[in-house]
Amino acid sequence: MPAVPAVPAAPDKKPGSLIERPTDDMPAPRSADPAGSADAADAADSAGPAEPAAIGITGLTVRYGAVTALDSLDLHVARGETVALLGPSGSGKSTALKAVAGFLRPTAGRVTLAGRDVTHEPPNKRGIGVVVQNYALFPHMRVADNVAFGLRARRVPRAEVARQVAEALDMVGMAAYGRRYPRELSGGQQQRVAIARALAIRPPVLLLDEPLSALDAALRADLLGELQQLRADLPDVAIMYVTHDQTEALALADRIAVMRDARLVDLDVTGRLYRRPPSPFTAAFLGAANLLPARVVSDCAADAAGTQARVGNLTVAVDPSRAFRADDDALLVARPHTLTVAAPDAPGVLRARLTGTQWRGATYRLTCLLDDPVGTEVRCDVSSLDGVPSLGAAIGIALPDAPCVLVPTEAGT
Ligand SMILES: Nc1ncnc2c1ncn2[C@@H]1O[C@H](COP(=O)(O)OP(=O)(O)OP(=O)(O)O)[C@@H](O)[C@H]1O
Repeated sequence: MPAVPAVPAAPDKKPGSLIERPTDDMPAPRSADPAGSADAADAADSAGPAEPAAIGITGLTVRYGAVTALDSLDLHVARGETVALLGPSGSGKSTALKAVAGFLRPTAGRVTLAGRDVTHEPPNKRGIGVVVQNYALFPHMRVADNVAFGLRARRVPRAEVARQVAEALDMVGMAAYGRRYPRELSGGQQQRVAIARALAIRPPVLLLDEPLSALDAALRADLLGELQQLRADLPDVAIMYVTHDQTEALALADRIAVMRDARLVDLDVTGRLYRRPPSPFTAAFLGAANLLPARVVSDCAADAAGTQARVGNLTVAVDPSRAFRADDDALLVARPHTLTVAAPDAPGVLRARLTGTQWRGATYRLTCLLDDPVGTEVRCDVSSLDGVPSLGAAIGIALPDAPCVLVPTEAGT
């Protein structure tokens, strides 16, 4: 049985625009480049006094008996901003999205949309567009009727419905498919229709829950590109995008909220979170970084230049993500593609032993064990096997020129 799509109340429409603006008092913060600036983060962190957040989540908690599915989530999404909720299975991402959509009632906390408290409103009063992973189209309705569903429910005049349906289908490249039934479409096409249906009601807020996960890899990549285009076409829409796939989060999100065990663990602008992860969990989850055991040489402040740590057989310059004391245990964040291979006796390299190689097409993944007391595993991606010794042989691993980020150990977070 397909889920019932969100049917909006009748908000003020802005003629000629696909999207309603909650308020025009202040331009929405939006970074042109998610990989980019801290400025965007600072702008996005506060929606500003003149404009309440498009999505406001405060202390949101959802419990099922003894299971806490979501624990005190605080998150604000500005108009025009995309925030990805990223985390492993069971971390509470979908629960957060369902609570914002109104599909479940939180145990505690508040949800506001453009400042309006909707915590106790049913889904069809919230005016939100929702897309879930398995399309959830009505099988007995043609594509155009599926897309028109929310508009008809809000009694939009017939001619206007036709125009808005055509516009929404056009946005997702499905203008020619209005008379088909969902069963006559591929999975990717069905998901495009589901997106058109969510957009047809011109929502100021769009919630996407793993919208690409039911598609095969090639289609996923295509549709990801189309979502990026759609994002650009909808500059005023606030988007919450639930995914466990870091590629989607990196490609689409202005900011990423990393979830773990029902809690928000880290939240920052996409580029900064990737480059300077504050915790070992985020470093490993976002970019599959190696976490090399390190010991801080002397007291240092966060970001302090000149900080050093001992790693394996080396003492290296590091970029501390927070203040550390001398002799603190910490972890050095080293992404596999930033490491290079050298002779084991070359100066300034980590000594290790090669234990595996795996051809991945564009790169080879080398697995090595560091010459340290615990034999830490290090993954290293190289473009060729030139200079790589045979399995079991000693190998040198060179760190990147720029200091690697130093994060606390799990125990220290
Ligand atoms: N109806 C329910 N009854 C009991 N527990 C639930 C219910 N729905 C979710 N949970 C539990 O709440 C936790 C969070 O679930 P949620 O679906 O939000 O995770 P998720 O991060 O979206 O995972 P996935 O990526 O697998 O969808 C999980 O431990 C899950 O088992």
